[in-house]
Amino acid sequence: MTAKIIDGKAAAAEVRARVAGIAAEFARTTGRQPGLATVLVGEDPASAVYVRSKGKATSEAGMASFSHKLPDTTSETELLHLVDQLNRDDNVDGILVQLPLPPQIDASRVIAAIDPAKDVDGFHPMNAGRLATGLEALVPCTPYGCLYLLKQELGSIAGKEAVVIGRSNIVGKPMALLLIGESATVTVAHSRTRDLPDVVRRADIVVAAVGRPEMVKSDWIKPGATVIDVGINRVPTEDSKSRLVGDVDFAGASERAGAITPVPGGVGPMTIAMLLRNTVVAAHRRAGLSDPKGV
Ligand SMILES: Nc1nc(=O)c2c([nH]1)NC[C@@H]1CN(c3ccc(C(=O)N[C@@H](CCC(=O)O)C(=O)O)cc3)C=[N+]21
Ligand SMILES: [Mg+2]
Repeated sequence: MTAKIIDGKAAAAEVRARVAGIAAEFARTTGRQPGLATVLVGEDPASAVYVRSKGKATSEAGMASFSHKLPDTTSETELLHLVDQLNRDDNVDGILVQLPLPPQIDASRVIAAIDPAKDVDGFHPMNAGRLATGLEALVPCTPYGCLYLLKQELGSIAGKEAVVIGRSNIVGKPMALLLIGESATVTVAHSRTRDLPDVVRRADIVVAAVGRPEMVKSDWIKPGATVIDVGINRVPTEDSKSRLVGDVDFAGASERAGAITPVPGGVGPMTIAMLLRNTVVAAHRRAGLSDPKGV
């Protein structure tokens, strides 16, 4: 079987176009654009690229983009001060503090300081708890983007066997909760899981989020399964350049899967689209409007 390649870039473009329509309507109704503030601490070039593309996508969707760059010597107190300012700023609906942060800053304290109503990453314990208990929440962008692609591909997920590889607070745990919410049968595998290949072989749906290049092998994939690859790993090539690979052996797995996301062009673009989606949703909730339809 040759898998269908799931086009995350195209799906993300559709979401972004709908978000742009919602943002325009919000601006007409309230007299201001939805606003996203990004905070980048330090000079990590990959982080700088991501933050820049988030800012560009924000402006393209007709939203206000406030970007803050702080030196890598910034203290936790200074960063908390900026978060506090952004929490109080009525033109800011969403706050994204780019991770990872330098070692002198405790990321969990910074995340906890963000107003949960503006926590468009969905990382605040309040949003994590709300997602876990089935209350209205802001949902982490990457797993929400994965769920969007799965529903687009499969329609209903109810009753399917889903295996999530990875148990991070950012992807694995919220992904499992979203799949449970869709009535899948969910297994969360991780570094201590026994016989991972056999666990993955049960799966109708595989979500790989471990951060190890091409760890998931083709003979682990049940024929016809849907494979969502969250990994974005930069690996060196022979000509001393580099290329991006996922957590799945794409060449092999795409001979067995029913459908599979590529890297790049799969989950990554959906993460940014869902960040914009969360920002318009946060703007509506903060303005006392009902949630926008269709995103
Ligand atoms: N507070 C916070 N929230 C985040 O959401 C967050 C973060 N910190 N830190 C870093 C990670 C990483 N991340 C990506 C987003 C988009 C792509 C993306 O669009 N990737 C493209 C291109 C990749 C490339 O060419 O480098 C693709 O996969 O096709 C990748 C990675 C968000 N992150
Ligand atoms: Mg792990």
